Amino acid sequence: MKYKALGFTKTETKQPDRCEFFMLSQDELTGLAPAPQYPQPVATGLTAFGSYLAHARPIVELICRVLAMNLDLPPSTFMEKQSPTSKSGTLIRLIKYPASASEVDRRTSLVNHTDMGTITLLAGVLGGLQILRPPTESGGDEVWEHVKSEPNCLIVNMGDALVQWTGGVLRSNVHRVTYPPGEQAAYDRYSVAYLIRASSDCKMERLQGGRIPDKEVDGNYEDDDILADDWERKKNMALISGKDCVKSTGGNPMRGE
Ligand SMILES: O=C(O)CCC(=O)C(=O)O
Ligand SMILES: [Fe+2]
Repeated sequence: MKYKALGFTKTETKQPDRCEFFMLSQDELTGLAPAPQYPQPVATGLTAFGSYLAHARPIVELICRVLAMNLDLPPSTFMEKQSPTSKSGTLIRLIKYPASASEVDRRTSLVNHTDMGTITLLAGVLGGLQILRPPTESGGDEVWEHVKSEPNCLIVNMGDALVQWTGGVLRSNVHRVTYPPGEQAAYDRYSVAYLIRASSDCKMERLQGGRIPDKEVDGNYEDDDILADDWERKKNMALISGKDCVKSTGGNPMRGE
């Protein structure tokens, strides 16, 4: 388990972020890794997190099966790469964004990023999450657009691992969190993000078959020889060092399109 204090990372204006979070490792929650000493608020909710995982996994599985089937791949293709019984960096992030009561607090709370893993499930009540719409084909600008929370609904993000495995057919969208719109800005914002990562020893090589474009055709062999753990480390380092800037990747045509 890890904790990120308020203001530890920077936003696009180099100001401190406006969120704090606990990161609960799935491996630690399920016993694949030794359980840490949880702080009291987390310790008292441990059974709820077990139950959350039990409810969330079938949702992730359904999404992954549908994605694979639409790519003419065996339905279990993505699930085999992120089995909950193998070690991974999968985590539940419990996030608190303080209320944006004053004008100076009305700014980015969590900097723009793409999620690194496969699928993310987001649960929350207040607004503030925004996605960056890609430029239109006619040359229109990129625009930040609010994503509205709906009762009984989760928000689903696709992450960079799905882009990598599908040779850029699936897309990981750039998103950020800003202050909630209207009167909601006066309230603390809480969200729960379930960030699924590939199994640590899973190959990040592009898949073959189905509607996945052939590597030989586009000549892109990037990261073919890397395992998930090292791939995530490499991406993190590139971001921290400023070598890589956040961009939405994917959205390429499927094979035969
Ligand atoms: O709090 C949210 O709505 C988004 C959180 C998020 O993007 C993340 O944890 O990666
Ligand atoms: Fe995210």
